[in-house]
Amino acid sequence: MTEPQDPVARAAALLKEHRHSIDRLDAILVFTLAERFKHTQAVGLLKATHDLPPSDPAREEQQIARLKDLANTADLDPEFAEKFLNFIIQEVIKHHEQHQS
Ligand SMILES: C=C(O[C@@H]1C=C(C(=O)O)C=C[C@H]1O)C(=O)O
Repeated sequence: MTEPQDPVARAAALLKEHRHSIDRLDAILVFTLAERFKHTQAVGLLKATHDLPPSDPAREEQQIARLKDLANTADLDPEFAEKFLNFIIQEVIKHHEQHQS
């Protein structure tokens, strides 16, 4: 396929390609999160039926350290990675509290 020569058309084509990739990656994020929540829901049930607390701060600390390490390797802002994981974990803990009530 021939590349458009006009800079405006070229920019439009590049924008379209990037947005296509972004849409695919967003879909991966949604499916990945849904899969993660399936496992955390199962953990929530286990905790509720075995009298275990909804949150596990020691485990969270390990996960945050691991994720920040991975973020550095992946050239992603580690502070953002930490905030993002904390946001998800808070939602999981809410679910676990609901299992217990
Ligand atoms: C899923 C768990 O429950 C909570 C949620 C976590 C998570 O979403 O990764 C981690 C620790 C817990 O505070 C767990 O204990 O493994």
